[in-house]
Amino acid sequence: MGETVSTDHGGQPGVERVVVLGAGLIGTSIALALRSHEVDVVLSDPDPATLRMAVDLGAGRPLQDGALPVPADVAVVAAPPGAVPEVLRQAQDRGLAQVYTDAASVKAGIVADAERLGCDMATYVPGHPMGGREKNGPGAARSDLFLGRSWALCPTGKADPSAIAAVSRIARLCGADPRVLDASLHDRAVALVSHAPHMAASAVAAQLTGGDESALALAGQGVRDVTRVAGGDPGMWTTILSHNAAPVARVLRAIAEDLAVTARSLEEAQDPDGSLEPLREVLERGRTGQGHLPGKHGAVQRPSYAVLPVVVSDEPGVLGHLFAAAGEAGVNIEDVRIEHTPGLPMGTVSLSVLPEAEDTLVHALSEAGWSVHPGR
Ligand SMILES: NC(=O)c1ccc[n+]([C@@H]2O[C@H](COP(=O)([O-])OP(=O)(O)OC[C@H]3O[C@@H](n4cnc5c(N)ncnc54)[C@H](O)[C@@H]3O)[C@@H](O)[C@H]2O)c1
Ligand SMILES: O=C(O)C(=O)C[C@]1(C(=O)O)C=C[C@@H](O)C=C1
Repeated sequence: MGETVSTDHGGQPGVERVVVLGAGLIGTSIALALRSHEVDVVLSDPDPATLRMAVDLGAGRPLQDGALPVPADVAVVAAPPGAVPEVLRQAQDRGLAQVYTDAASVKAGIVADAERLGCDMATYVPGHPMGGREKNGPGAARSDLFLGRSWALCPTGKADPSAIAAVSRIARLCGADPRVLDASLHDRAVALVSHAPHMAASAVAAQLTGGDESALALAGQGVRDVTRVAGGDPGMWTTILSHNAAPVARVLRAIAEDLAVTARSLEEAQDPDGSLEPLREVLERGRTGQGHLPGKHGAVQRPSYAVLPVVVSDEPGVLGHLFAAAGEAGVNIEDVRIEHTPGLPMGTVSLSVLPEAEDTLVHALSEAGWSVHPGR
């Protein structure tokens, strides 16, 4: 193994060709990030329309006849968690790569299944990039999805060190920080920081189905922040949560207990011996816990864009005109967010641009009569 992994400048394991099996959100995002470093990426997906879109996005070239004349440096299995062990086994049988990894959100069960299926654990380094979105498919992919994020690696004791080095290199090329930890430890950690929070967000969002139009019209950014991830695919998340059942259930029980204490505190607040202290204690602990999250103090290295809010009327074609005006000013829109409060004829389009382009855009849009609000 040691001799078969090529090296790049500085003795780092080189990664020149990568196969990505599963060209959805994560597979295509990894592929786009690798393409931006000139890595030759070969893609496959059982869904031809998905594969075509990923190829059209520039994420790589399609795998022909399920085989490569020369094994790639690394194969990344970016399929749904339940499919990973079987896809890995087939890829190893076909000799697609020298080293294999996956991106599944759960690890211990997948590692056990891979061992049971007789996968070669020396060349397999289970992985989990801690970046994602609440959308699926290649259309939602972004090359910067993993910038500044952790990327968990959970090799078994049988993994070859050069395989771990090659998969770490993939994580770094995607702008992430590889962290090696045991699969069970990983699953307990993500139960706390990803899986239980996802379920809690879904439970909050589920309450919104009972909200009438006048209540929903008042929705601001708070509820959107708290529920964003609830937009994820229920099928995928059922698989993820069921593969990490006991650790997630433990965290959810603790959250439920805090919520029950809070509700009781509110219900009994008017009683002579009632107290808001239990509620306050949860709020205090919540604020402390939120402050414990890393990245808050500038550790994340995403490019910082200037965000320019533009108030627009809610009518057909308005976005096209706005983008055309930015284009005429020679300004590239890096990202865009649209806030539209139901029932109101106006909305806010927040244009993200490179900081050095902000003044040009403000000037051009103001001159053209757009309602621009820099610094808001
Ligand atoms: N969505 C996230 O935020 C996120 C973040 C990190 C990791 N992950 C993990 O990444 C993996 C992919 O998730 P996604 O969000 O990209 O989902 P997705 O639905 O966007 O993509 C999954 C792709 O896998 C393909 N696929 C299905 N069966 C396959 C098979 N047998 N072989 C090859 N491809 C197959 C599907 O056609 C689809 O294109 C999952 O294991 C998930 O747990 C997801
Ligand atoms: O940011 C999001 O939308 C995500 O859901 C990303 C997120 C997370 O919980 O952080 C979700 C699941 C993945 O397995 C990894 C990352």
